[in-house]
Amino acid sequence: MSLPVQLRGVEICFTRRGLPPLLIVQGLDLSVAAGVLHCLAGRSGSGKTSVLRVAAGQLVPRAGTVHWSRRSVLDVPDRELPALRRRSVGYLDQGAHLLPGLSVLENVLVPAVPTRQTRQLRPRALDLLDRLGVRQLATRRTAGLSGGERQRVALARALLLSPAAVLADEPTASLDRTTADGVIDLLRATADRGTAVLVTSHDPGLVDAADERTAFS
Ligand SMILES: Nc1ncnc2c1ncn2[C@@H]1O[C@H](COP(=O)(O)OP(=O)(O)OP(=O)(O)O)[C@@H](O)[C@H]1O
Repeated sequence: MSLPVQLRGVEICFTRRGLPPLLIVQGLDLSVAAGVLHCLAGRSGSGKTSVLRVAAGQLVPRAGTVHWSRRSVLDVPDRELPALRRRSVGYLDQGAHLLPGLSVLENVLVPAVPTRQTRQLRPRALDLLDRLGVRQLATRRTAGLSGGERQRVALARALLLSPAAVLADEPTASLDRTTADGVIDLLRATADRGTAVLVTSHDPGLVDAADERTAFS
């Protein structure tokens, strides 16, 4: 079985000045196979985002291992990590950060810049924007976009290169029910085509659509 994301024995602990260390998870094993939509659920502050950041190679755990397919992420030299990340995982963070000087379409195409594939991937970028209901914003600058629009543009960017795994932090958080259901359909279809999809969510619609769930308390 292909395992695009695999965490073993992960421990996350934040040290805080003047306060005791904050232990978030200990001994966490989590695997997301190709073709599976897996949801991290649980109350606010329980550690879902922190686990997703570890899975995305954004946060180094205090203990444990993280693999993308067979590569041990924590052993990859810093200079190789951006290219490996680009190929292996598409990541949507909670802030849905976009580059302010670029249009919506240019933002979606950013992951294609290092390999000079922007022209080739333009139709896919437009198709993703279309499927997420924001195709009409393609030429707009990102400054005036709503939170929900930014989130969908950032999701299109995460999906652009068809990575083996897509990791998305609360991908339906700022959306009305109908728009959220469109995002869930796209994530479901992405998993059904063989991608490993790992999301955090409080949204019952997304929790229900998942094949597997890990609950945090
Ligand atoms: N860099 C950090 N330094 C210190 N504490 C942190 C850091 N990042 C997160 N925390 C704390 O760790 C705990 C878990 O945070 P996390 O964002 O992972 O939770 P969550 O389940 O995703 O919450 P939410 O559903 O509200 O997004 C919280 O108490 C948070 O304040």
